[in-house]
Amino acid sequence: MSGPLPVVPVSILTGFLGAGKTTLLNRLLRDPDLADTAVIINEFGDVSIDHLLVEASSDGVIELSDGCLCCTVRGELVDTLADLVDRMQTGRIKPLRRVVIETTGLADPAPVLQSVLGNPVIAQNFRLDGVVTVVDAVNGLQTIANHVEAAKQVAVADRLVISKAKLANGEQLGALSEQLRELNPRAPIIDGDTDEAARAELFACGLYDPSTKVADVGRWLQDETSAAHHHGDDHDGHDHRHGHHHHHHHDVNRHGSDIRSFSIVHDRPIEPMALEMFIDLLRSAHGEKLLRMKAIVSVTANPERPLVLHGVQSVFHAPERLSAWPDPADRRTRMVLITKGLEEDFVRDLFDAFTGKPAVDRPDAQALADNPLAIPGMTF
Ligand SMILES: Nc1nc2c(ncn2[C@@H]2O[C@H](COP(=O)(O)OP(=O)(O)OP(=O)(O)O)[C@@H](O)[C@H]2O)c(=O)[nH]1
Repeated sequence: MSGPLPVVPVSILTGFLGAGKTTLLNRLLRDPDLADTAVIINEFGDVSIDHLLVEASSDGVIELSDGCLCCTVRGELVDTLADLVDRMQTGRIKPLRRVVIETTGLADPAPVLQSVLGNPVIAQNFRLDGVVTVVDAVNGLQTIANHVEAAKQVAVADRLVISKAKLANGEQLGALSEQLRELNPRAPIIDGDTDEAARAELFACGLYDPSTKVADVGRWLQDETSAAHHHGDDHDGHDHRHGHHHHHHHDVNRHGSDIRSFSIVHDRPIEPMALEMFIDLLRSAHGEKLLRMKAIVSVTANPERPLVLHGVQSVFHAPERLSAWPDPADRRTRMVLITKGLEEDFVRDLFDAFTGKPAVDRPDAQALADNPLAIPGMTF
């Protein structure tokens, strides 16, 4: 009997129909660092051909039958992942170093992310490592304007890869980059023709790596910090507002969406109960509007060891406690939220209400301590 299997990172590769996902994947799979990667490809339509196009070894490719990954074959995705665990446990396949799920171009990525994060058995064996979204340089702008799924795919990405850049002119590329920045101020934008887009590191964008923990958090915090630099702090000594939503105001209809990306920064450690209440309310009442949330949180119970929270809509990964702060000089709580139809000010006021900023309707400490709504598994 061997011990428990290592937790396998899962990458989501998404992008609209024909954006160039399979092409990118084929290049990536030539990197020896992506050996022992299982690729799960879902199909839309009766005839499955994508698995023929992916040049991985045939037993590494798991193809879902027809239907959209995010709806009709959602159960099947979970089954497929469970089957991989079974095959690893029984030694029928080598331990996997990574799983890549290529979604159908029409998929709303949030339910796909949910099925990885939200299933307790799956969450024991896999961790979401990040979302890579491919955007077509020529059609991308139009696609984002016309299809909300495409806008969401961009908004939740950890890395954005622009494909077919050689087919586009400078003006098209400039307009597309601007649009991508509006929807997602943080994710690095990578030219798909460069080596950077063809190496395994493209996928390594996770919130944390259970073995090293600190390093990966440092990476996404760095993304966050660089985005925040463009925006003013309010220097009130407690919170710093790095709102990005003003970007959306000048031409909301251009992408026809109300997707917001913003961050909350807080200087003092937070009471665990207050944090729990905040997250609980946000996810239970507004879960479907919360496309994604990542947070590193200083809690009063043990401020030396921050918590990492990671959520997609109403589903939150079990909180992870890091062994130390990625940057000991900066121990502020930082939350990055991507919302659709949920205003930054609303979320911020809610956060303030639970973290002790003076407000008329703030719940008192006793009410927080007697929280009848405590979520199983969400204790900090
Ligand atoms: N010139 C050029 N063509 C590309 C590039 N990336 C993809 N293509 C072409 O675009 C078409 C679609 O590419 P795929 O990789 O199949 O796109 P996909 O996103 O997997 O498509 P679906 O699975 O149908 O959603 C193919 O004809 C590719 O050869 C690129 O960077 N440059």
